[in-house]
Amino acid sequence: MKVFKFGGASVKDAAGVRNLARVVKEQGPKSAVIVSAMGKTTNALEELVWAWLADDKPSIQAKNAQIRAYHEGIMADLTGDFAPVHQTIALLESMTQQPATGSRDEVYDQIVSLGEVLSTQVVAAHLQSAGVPTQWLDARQLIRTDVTFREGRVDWTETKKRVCEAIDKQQVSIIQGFIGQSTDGRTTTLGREGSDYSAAIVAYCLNADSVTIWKDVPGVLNADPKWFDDTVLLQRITYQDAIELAYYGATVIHPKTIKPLQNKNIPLYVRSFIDSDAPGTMIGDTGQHLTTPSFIFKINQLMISLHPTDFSFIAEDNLSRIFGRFAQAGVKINLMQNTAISFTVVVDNDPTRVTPLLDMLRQDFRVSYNDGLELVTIRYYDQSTIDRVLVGKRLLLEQKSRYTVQLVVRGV
Ligand SMILES: Nc1ncnc2c1ncn2[C@@H]1O[C@H](COP(=O)(O)OP(=O)(O)O)[C@@H](O)[C@H]1O
Ligand SMILES: N[C@@H](CC(=O)OP(=O)(O)O)C(=O)O
Repeated sequence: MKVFKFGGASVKDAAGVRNLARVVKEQGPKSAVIVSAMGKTTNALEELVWAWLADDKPSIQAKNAQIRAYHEGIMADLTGDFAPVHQTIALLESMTQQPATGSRDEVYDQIVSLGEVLSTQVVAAHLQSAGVPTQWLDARQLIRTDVTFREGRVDWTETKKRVCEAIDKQQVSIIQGFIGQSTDGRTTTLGREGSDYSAAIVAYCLNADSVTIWKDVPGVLNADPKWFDDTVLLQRITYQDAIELAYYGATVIHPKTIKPLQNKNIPLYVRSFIDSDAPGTMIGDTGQHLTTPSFIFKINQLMISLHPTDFSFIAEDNLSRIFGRFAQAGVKINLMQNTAISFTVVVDNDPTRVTPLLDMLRQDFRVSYNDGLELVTIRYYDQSTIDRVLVGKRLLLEQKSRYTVQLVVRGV
Protein backbone atom coordinates (compact mmCIF):
# COMPACT_ATOMS: atom_id res chain seq x y z
CA MET A 1 0.00 0.00 0.00
CA LYS A 2 1.31 3.44 -0.95
CA VAL A 3 0.30 6.74 0.60
CA PHE A 4 0.28 9.95 -1.44
CA LYS A 5 -0.20 13.49 -0.27
CA PHE A 6 -1.24 16.39 -2.48
CA GLY A 7 -0.94 19.85 -0.95
CA GLY A 8 -3.01 22.96 -1.62
CA ALA A 9 -0.73 24.19 -4.41
CA SER A 10 -1.11 20.93 -6.33
CA VAL A 11 -4.94 21.13 -6.38
CA LYS A 12 -5.34 24.88 -6.71
CA ASP A 13 -7.25 24.61 -10.01
CA ALA A 14 -8.99 22.11 -12.31
CA ALA A 15 -5.71 21.33 -14.11
CA GLY A 16 -4.24 20.37 -10.72
CA VAL A 17 -7.11 17.99 -9.97
CA ARG A 18 -6.73 16.39 -13.43
CA ASN A 19 -2.99 16.07 -12.80
CA LEU A 20 -3.69 14.37 -9.45
CA ALA A 21 -5.97 11.89 -11.26
CA ARG A 22 -3.24 11.20 -13.82
CA VAL A 23 -0.58 10.59 -11.15
CA VAL A 24 -2.90 8.35 -9.10
CA LYS A 25 -3.81 6.30 -12.21
CA GLU A 26 -0.13 5.92 -13.12
CA GLN A 27 0.78 4.74 -9.61
CA GLY A 28 -1.87 1.99 -9.51
CA PRO A 29 -4.97 1.38 -7.40
CA LYS A 30 -3.62 0.39 -3.99
CA SER A 31 -3.20 3.81 -2.54
CA ALA A 32 -4.46 6.16 0.13
CA VAL A 33 -4.45 9.77 -1.06
CA ILE A 34 -4.33 12.59 1.47
CA VAL A 35 -5.46 15.95 0.10
CA SER A 36 -5.17 19.48 1.53
CA ALA A 37 -7.60 22.34 1.01
CA MET A 38 -7.43 23.82 -2.49
CA GLY A 39 -5.01 26.70 -3.06
CA LYS A 40 -5.32 29.28 -0.30
CA THR A 41 -8.71 28.07 0.98
CA THR A 42 -7.43 27.55 4.53
CA ASN A 43 -6.40 31.23 4.68
CA ALA A 44 -9.82 32.28 3.34
CA LEU A 45 -11.54 30.10 5.94
CA GLU A 46 -9.38 31.60 8.69
CA GLU A 47 -10.55 35.07 7.61
CA LEU A 48 -14.13 33.79 7.66
CA VAL A 49 -13.59 32.61 11.26
CA TRP A 50 -12.27 36.03 12.33
CA ALA A 51 -15.26 37.72 10.66
CA TRP A 52 -17.66 35.25 12.28
CA LEU A 53 -16.17 35.78 15.74
CA ALA A 54 -16.42 39.55 15.23
CA ASP A 55 -20.01 39.15 14.01
CA ASP A 56 -19.01 41.15 10.91
CA LYS A 57 -21.92 40.13 8.63
CA PRO A 58 -20.81 41.84 5.38
CA SER A 59 -17.39 40.26 5.72
CA ILE A 60 -18.89 36.81 6.48
CA GLN A 61 -21.01 37.09 3.35
CA ALA A 62 -18.07 38.23 1.21
CA LYS A 63 -15.80 35.39 2.41
CA ASN A 64 -18.50 32.76 1.89
CA ALA A 65 -19.12 34.10 -1.61
CA GLN A 66 -15.38 33.98 -2.38
CA ILE A 67 -15.06 30.35 -1.18
CA ARG A 68 -18.18 29.29 -3.09
CA ALA A 69 -17.07 31.02 -6.32
CA TYR A 70 -13.59 29.54 -6.14
CA HIS A 71 -14.80 25.94 -5.75
CA GLU A 72 -17.58 26.37 -8.31
CA GLY A 73 -15.02 27.73 -10.78
CA ILE A 74 -12.90 24.61 -10.38
CA MET A 75 -15.86 22.21 -10.63
CA ALA A 76 -17.12 23.96 -13.77
CA ASP A 77 -13.98 22.75 -15.53
CA LEU A 78 -14.19 19.13 -14.28
CA THR A 79 -16.55 16.20 -14.63
CA GLY A 80 -18.19 14.45 -11.66
CA ASP A 81 -21.19 14.40 -9.36
CA PHE A 82 -20.44 17.35 -7.11
CA ALA A 83 -23.63 17.24 -4.98
CA PRO A 84 -21.65 16.61 -1.73
CA VAL A 85 -19.53 19.71 -2.41
CA HIS A 86 -22.63 21.87 -2.78
CA GLN A 87 -23.96 20.44 0.50
CA THR A 88 -20.73 21.32 2.32
CA ILE A 89 -20.77 24.87 0.94
CA ALA A 90 -24.40 25.22 2.08
CA LEU A 91 -23.43 23.86 5.53
CA LEU A 92 -20.62 26.40 5.83
CA GLU A 93 -22.96 29.24 4.89
CA SER A 94 -25.70 28.17 7.28
CA MET A 95 -23.26 27.59 10.17
CA THR A 96 -21.78 31.07 9.82
CA GLN A 97 -25.26 32.64 9.83
CA GLN A 98 -25.81 31.37 13.40
CA PRO A 99 -23.94 32.92 16.35
CA ALA A 100 -20.54 31.30 16.97
CA THR A 101 -20.43 29.09 20.08
CA GLY A 102 -17.49 27.47 21.88
CA SER A 103 -13.96 28.71 22.39
CA ARG A 104 -12.14 30.66 19.68
CA ASP A 105 -9.99 27.64 18.83
CA GLU A 106 -12.93 25.25 18.71
CA VAL A 107 -14.82 27.60 16.40
CA TYR A 108 -11.69 27.79 14.24
CA ASP A 109 -11.50 24.00 13.85
CA GLN A 110 -15.19 23.62 13.03
CA ILE A 111 -14.89 25.99 10.10
CA VAL A 112 -11.32 25.68 8.85
CA SER A 113 -11.58 21.87 8.63
CA LEU A 114 -14.21 22.24 5.91
CA GLY A 115 -11.54 23.29 3.38
CA GLU A 116 -10.23 19.73 3.28
CA VAL A 117 -13.76 18.30 3.21
CA LEU A 118 -14.49 20.39 0.11
CA SER A 119 -11.24 19.55 -1.70
CA THR A 120 -11.59 15.79 -1.12
CA GLN A 121 -15.21 15.84 -2.25
CA VAL A 122 -14.15 17.53 -5.50
CA VAL A 123 -11.23 15.14 -6.03
CA ALA A 124 -13.23 11.99 -5.21
CA ALA A 125 -16.07 12.97 -7.56
CA HIS A 126 -13.63 13.69 -10.36
CA LEU A 127 -11.72 10.41 -9.86
CA GLN A 128 -14.99 8.44 -9.92
CA SER A 129 -16.02 10.08 -13.15
CA ALA A 130 -12.55 9.37 -14.59
CA GLY A 131 -13.19 5.65 -13.96
CA VAL A 132 -10.96 5.23 -10.90
CA PRO A 133 -12.59 3.05 -8.19
CA THR A 134 -12.62 5.54 -5.34
CA GLN A 135 -13.76 5.64 -1.71
CA TRP A 136 -14.14 9.00 0.04
CA LEU A 137 -13.27 8.63 3.70
CA ASP A 138 -13.97 11.12 6.47
CA ALA A 139 -10.78 11.77 8.47
CA ARG A 140 -12.96 12.91 11.40
CA GLN A 141 -14.02 9.25 11.71
CA LEU A 142 -10.43 7.98 11.38
CA ILE A 143 -7.98 10.27 13.15
CA ARG A 144 -8.74 10.36 16.89
CA THR A 145 -7.18 13.19 18.87
CA ASP A 146 -7.47 14.82 22.26
CA VAL A 147 -9.37 18.12 22.53
CA THR A 148 -6.40 20.39 21.88
CA PHE A 149 -8.07 22.45 19.19
CA ARG A 150 -5.75 23.67 16.39
CA GLU A 151 -3.01 21.21 17.51
CA GLY A 152 -4.79 17.92 18.19
CA ARG A 153 -2.65 15.15 19.70
CA VAL A 154 -3.21 11.79 18.08
CA ASP A 155 -4.55 8.73 19.90
CA TRP A 156 -2.48 6.23 17.92
CA THR A 157 -4.17 3.03 19.10
CA GLU A 158 -7.70 4.13 18.27
CA THR A 159 -6.60 5.80 15.01
CA LYS A 160 -4.79 2.66 13.83
CA LYS A 161 -7.85 0.51 14.50
CA ARG A 162 -10.13 2.90 12.63
CA VAL A 163 -7.81 3.42 9.65
CA CYS A 164 -7.24 -0.31 9.18
CA GLU A 165 -10.98 -1.04 9.34
CA ALA A 166 -11.93 1.72 6.91
CA ILE A 167 -9.42 1.32 4.08
CA ASP A 168 -10.52 -0.83 1.17
CA LYS A 169 -7.24 -1.80 -0.48
CA GLN A 170 -8.90 -2.48 -3.83
CA GLN A 171 -9.83 1.17 -4.22
CA VAL A 172 -8.15 4.53 -4.10
CA SER A 173 -9.02 6.04 -0.71
CA ILE A 174 -9.37 9.82 -0.65
CA ILE A 175 -8.83 11.29 2.83
CA GLN A 176 -8.64 14.85 4.15
CA GLY A 177 -5.32 16.00 5.48
CA PHE A 178 -5.04 18.26 8.53
CA ILE A 179 -8.25 17.23 10.30
CA GLY A 180 -9.42 14.79 12.96
CA GLN A 181 -11.94 14.47 15.76
CA SER A 182 -11.71 14.31 19.53
CA THR A 183 -13.04 11.32 21.43
CA ASP A 184 -16.11 13.36 22.41
CA GLY A 185 -16.96 13.99 18.75
CA ARG A 186 -15.65 17.51 18.16
CA THR A 187 -13.64 18.38 15.06
CA THR A 188 -9.98 19.14 15.62
CA THR A 189 -7.11 20.15 13.35
CA LEU A 190 -3.49 19.06 13.59
CA GLY A 191 -1.75 22.43 13.16
CA ARG A 192 -1.25 24.57 10.04
CA GLU A 193 0.38 22.71 7.16
CA GLY A 194 -0.51 19.50 9.00
CA SER A 195 -1.55 17.41 5.98
CA ASP A 196 1.94 15.96 5.57
CA TYR A 197 1.55 14.71 9.13
CA SER A 198 -1.85 13.18 8.26
CA ALA A 199 -0.14 11.24 5.45
CA ALA A 200 2.45 9.95 7.93
CA ILE A 201 -0.28 8.95 10.41
CA VAL A 202 -2.17 6.95 7.78
CA ALA A 203 1.07 5.36 6.51
CA TYR A 204 2.07 4.39 10.04
CA CYS A 205 -1.33 2.82 10.73
CA LEU A 206 -1.30 0.86 7.46
CA ASN A 207 2.38 -0.17 7.61
CA ALA A 208 2.57 1.42 4.15
CA ASP A 209 5.38 0.66 1.70
CA SER A 210 6.09 4.35 1.16
CA VAL A 211 4.74 7.89 1.39
CA THR A 212 5.08 10.34 -1.48
CA ILE A 213 4.34 14.02 -1.01
CA TRP A 214 3.84 15.84 -4.31
CA LYS A 215 5.06 19.42 -4.25
CA ASP A 216 5.63 22.41 -6.52
CA VAL A 217 9.41 21.95 -6.11
CA PRO A 218 11.67 19.16 -7.48
CA GLY A 219 12.19 17.74 -3.97
CA VAL A 220 13.88 18.91 -0.79
CA LEU A 221 16.42 21.56 -1.76
CA ASN A 222 19.22 22.94 0.40
CA ALA A 223 17.22 26.18 0.76
CA ASP A 224 13.78 27.53 -0.05
CA PRO A 225 13.90 28.56 -3.74
CA LYS A 226 11.62 31.50 -2.85
CA TRP A 227 14.61 33.04 -1.05
CA PHE A 228 17.65 31.50 -2.76
CA ASP A 229 18.61 31.33 -6.45
CA ASP A 230 21.30 28.66 -6.42
CA THR A 231 19.58 25.79 -4.70
CA VAL A 232 20.72 22.18 -4.87
CA LEU A 233 18.41 19.14 -4.84
CA LEU A 234 19.10 16.85 -1.87
CA GLN A 235 18.59 13.40 -3.39
CA ARG A 236 18.85 11.31 -0.22
CA ILE A 237 18.37 12.49 3.35
CA THR A 238 18.46 10.57 6.61
CA TYR A 239 15.38 10.71 8.81
CA GLN A 240 17.49 12.54 11.39
CA ASP A 241 18.55 15.31 8.98
CA ALA A 242 14.98 15.64 7.67
CA ILE A 243 13.65 16.02 11.23
CA GLU A 244 16.25 18.68 11.99
CA LEU A 245 15.57 20.64 8.78
CA ALA A 246 11.81 20.54 9.29
CA TYR A 247 12.12 21.41 12.99
CA TYR A 248 14.18 24.51 12.20
CA GLY A 249 11.55 25.63 9.69
CA ALA A 250 12.16 24.10 6.25
CA THR A 251 8.47 24.40 5.41
CA VAL A 252 8.64 21.83 2.63
CA ILE A 253 7.83 19.12 5.24
CA HIS A 254 5.76 19.47 8.38
CA PRO A 255 8.06 18.70 11.35
CA LYS A 256 5.81 16.01 12.85
CA THR A 257 5.81 13.98 9.63
CA ILE A 258 9.11 12.17 9.90
CA LYS A 259 9.06 10.43 13.30
CA PRO A 260 6.13 8.04 12.68
CA LEU A 261 7.74 7.03 9.38
CA GLN A 262 11.16 6.57 10.93
CA ASN A 263 9.67 4.35 13.63
CA LYS A 264 8.41 1.95 10.95
CA ASN A 265 11.26 2.57 8.48
CA ILE A 266 8.81 3.76 5.83
CA PRO A 267 10.58 5.81 3.11
CA LEU A 268 9.28 9.30 2.38
CA TYR A 269 9.61 10.63 -1.17
CA VAL A 270 9.24 14.33 -1.94
CA ARG A 271 8.53 14.73 -5.65
CA SER A 272 7.37 17.33 -8.14
CA PHE A 273 3.73 17.18 -9.23
CA ILE A 274 4.79 19.24 -12.25
CA ASP A 275 7.49 16.77 -13.35
CA SER A 276 6.12 13.51 -11.95
CA ASP A 277 8.76 11.33 -13.66
CA ALA A 278 11.65 13.00 -11.83
CA PRO A 279 12.87 10.99 -8.79
CA GLY A 280 12.88 13.89 -6.28
CA THR A 281 14.19 13.30 -2.76
CA MET A 282 14.19 10.08 -0.78
CA ILE A 283 14.12 10.41 3.01
CA GLY A 284 14.99 7.21 4.82
CA ASP A 285 17.61 5.13 6.46
CA THR A 286 20.34 6.25 4.05
CA GLY A 287 23.13 5.91 6.60
CA GLN A 288 24.92 9.05 5.43
CA HIS A 289 24.33 12.55 6.68
CA LEU A 290 24.16 15.53 4.33
CA THR A 291 27.34 17.03 2.97
CA THR A 292 25.78 20.20 1.49
CA PRO A 293 25.03 23.11 3.86
CA SER A 294 21.26 23.75 4.12
CA PHE A 295 19.74 27.16 4.84
CA ILE A 296 16.45 27.92 6.55
CA PHE A 297 15.05 31.45 6.66
CA LYS A 298 12.31 32.71 8.93
CA ILE A 299 11.15 36.29 8.56
CA ASN A 300 8.96 38.44 10.83
CA GLN A 301 10.69 37.22 13.96
CA LEU A 302 10.32 38.77 17.40
CA MET A 303 13.14 38.57 19.93
CA ILE A 304 11.80 38.83 23.49
CA SER A 305 14.08 39.34 26.50
CA LEU A 306 12.83 38.73 30.02
CA HIS A 307 14.45 40.06 33.18
CA PRO A 308 13.23 39.06 36.66
CA THR A 309 12.02 42.08 38.62
CA ASP A 310 12.75 40.55 42.05
CA PHE A 311 16.58 40.10 41.81
CA SER A 312 16.17 36.34 41.27
CA PHE A 313 18.24 34.44 38.71
CA ILE A 314 16.95 32.75 35.59
CA ALA A 315 16.87 29.33 37.22
CA GLU A 316 14.51 26.34 37.26
CA ASP A 317 11.57 28.05 38.98
CA ASN A 318 11.58 31.06 36.66
CA LEU A 319 12.16 28.87 33.61
CA SER A 320 9.27 26.58 34.42
CA ARG A 321 6.99 29.63 34.85
CA ILE A 322 8.19 31.08 31.52
CA PHE A 323 7.71 27.83 29.58
CA GLY A 324 4.25 27.42 31.14
CA ARG A 325 3.25 30.85 29.83
CA PHE A 326 4.50 30.08 26.32
CA ALA A 327 2.62 26.76 26.29
CA GLN A 328 -0.54 28.47 27.56
CA ALA A 329 -0.35 31.11 24.80
CA GLY A 330 0.48 28.49 22.13
CA VAL A 331 3.66 30.34 21.12
CA LYS A 332 6.47 28.13 19.82
CA ILE A 333 10.04 29.05 20.65
CA ASN A 334 12.34 29.11 17.62
CA LEU A 335 15.51 29.86 19.60
CA MET A 336 16.34 30.52 23.25
CA GLN A 337 19.33 31.66 25.22
CA ASN A 338 19.79 32.60 28.85
CA THR A 339 22.24 34.37 31.11
CA ALA A 340 22.11 34.62 34.90
CA ILE A 341 19.59 37.45 34.84
CA SER A 342 17.98 37.42 31.43
CA PHE A 343 16.19 34.96 29.17
CA THR A 344 15.91 35.63 25.45
CA VAL A 345 13.65 33.85 22.99
CA VAL A 346 12.90 34.28 19.31
CA VAL A 347 9.37 33.52 18.09
CA ASP A 348 7.16 34.06 15.04
CA ASN A 349 5.54 37.47 15.43
CA ASP A 350 1.88 36.42 15.33
CA PRO A 351 0.10 39.21 17.28
CA THR A 352 -2.98 37.08 18.04
CA ARG A 353 -0.79 34.80 20.16
CA VAL A 354 2.12 37.06 21.10
CA THR A 355 0.14 40.03 22.49
CA PRO A 356 -1.63 37.96 25.22
CA LEU A 357 1.69 36.22 25.95
CA LEU A 358 3.51 39.54 26.52
CA ASP A 359 0.71 40.68 28.82
CA MET A 360 1.09 37.50 30.90
CA LEU A 361 4.89 37.76 31.02
CA ARG A 362 4.77 41.39 32.16
CA GLN A 363 3.08 40.22 35.37
CA ASP A 364 6.39 38.63 36.51
CA PHE A 365 9.19 40.05 34.35
CA ARG A 366 10.51 43.22 32.81
CA VAL A 367 10.00 42.58 29.13
CA SER A 368 11.86 44.10 26.19
CA TYR A 369 11.64 43.10 22.55
CA ASN A 370 12.91 43.69 19.01
CA ASP A 371 10.67 43.05 16.02
CA GLY A 372 11.18 42.83 12.25
CA LEU A 373 14.04 40.32 12.58
CA GLU A 374 15.10 37.32 10.52
CA LEU A 375 16.22 33.97 11.86
CA VAL A 376 18.66 32.08 9.65
CA THR A 377 19.55 28.48 10.45
CA ILE A 378 22.41 26.74 8.65
CA ARG A 379 22.77 22.98 9.04
CA TYR A 380 26.27 21.69 8.31
CA TYR A 381 27.70 25.21 8.34
CA ASP A 382 31.22 26.51 7.93
CA GLN A 383 32.51 30.06 8.36
CA SER A 384 32.14 30.90 4.67
CA THR A 385 28.41 30.03 4.70
CA ILE A 386 27.92 32.21 7.78
CA ASP A 387 29.79 35.10 6.12
CA ARG A 388 27.60 34.76 3.02
CA VAL A 389 24.43 35.03 5.08
CA LEU A 390 25.66 38.05 7.04
CA VAL A 391 26.35 40.24 4.00
CA GLY A 392 24.24 43.38 4.44
CA LYS A 393 22.83 42.23 7.80
CA ARG A 394 23.42 43.16 11.41
CA LEU A 395 23.94 40.16 13.71
CA LEU A 396 22.01 40.37 16.99
CA LEU A 397 22.45 36.84 18.33
CA GLU A 398 24.31 33.71 17.29
CA GLN A 399 23.95 30.17 18.62
CA LYS A 400 26.13 27.29 17.48
CA SER A 401 25.97 23.56 18.05
CA ARG A 402 28.17 20.98 16.37
CA TYR A 403 26.16 20.83 13.11
CA THR A 404 23.82 23.79 13.29
CA VAL A 405 24.21 27.53 13.65
CA GLN A 406 21.33 29.95 14.19
CA LEU A 407 21.72 33.65 13.44
CA VAL A 408 19.25 36.35 14.43
CA VAL A 409 19.78 39.27 12.07
CA ARG A 410 18.30 42.57 11.02
CA GLY A 411 18.56 43.83 7.45
CA VAL A 412 20.62 47.06 7.24
N1 LIG B 1 14.34 23.21 1.67
C1 LIG B 1 13.30 23.38 0.84
N2 LIG B 1 13.21 22.67 -0.30
C2 LIG B 1 12.16 22.81 -1.13
N3 LIG B 1 11.13 23.65 -0.91
C3 LIG B 1 11.16 24.39 0.21
C4 LIG B 1 12.25 24.28 1.15
N4 LIG B 1 11.99 25.10 2.18
C5 LIG B 1 10.84 25.68 1.95
N5 LIG B 1 10.31 25.27 0.76
C6 LIG B 1 9.02 25.74 0.21
O1 LIG B 1 8.07 24.72 0.39
C7 LIG B 1 7.08 24.90 -0.61
C8 LIG B 1 6.26 23.64 -0.74
O2 LIG B 1 5.62 23.40 0.48
P1 LIG B 1 4.11 23.85 0.70
O3 LIG B 1 3.88 25.21 0.14
O4 LIG B 1 3.75 23.59 2.13
O5 LIG B 1 3.39 22.80 -0.25
P2 LIG B 1 1.96 22.19 -0.14
O6 LIG B 1 1.03 23.28 0.26
O7 LIG B 1 1.74 21.69 -1.51
O8 LIG B 1 2.05 21.10 0.87
C9 LIG B 1 7.88 25.26 -1.84
O9 LIG B 1 7.12 26.01 -2.75
C10 LIG B 1 9.05 26.04 -1.28
O10 LIG B 1 8.89 27.43 -1.44
N1 LIG C 1 -4.77 23.23 4.49
C1 LIG C 1 -3.99 23.22 5.69
C2 LIG C 1 -3.19 21.95 5.83
C3 LIG C 1 -2.03 21.75 4.89
O1 LIG C 1 -1.14 20.98 5.13
O2 LIG C 1 -2.03 22.42 3.74
P1 LIG C 1 -0.80 22.34 2.63
O3 LIG C 1 -0.54 20.88 2.38
O4 LIG C 1 -1.34 23.06 1.43
O5 LIG C 1 0.40 23.03 3.22
C4 LIG C 1 -3.13 24.47 5.78
O6 LIG C 1 -3.08 25.25 4.82
O7 LIG C 1 -2.54 24.70 6.81
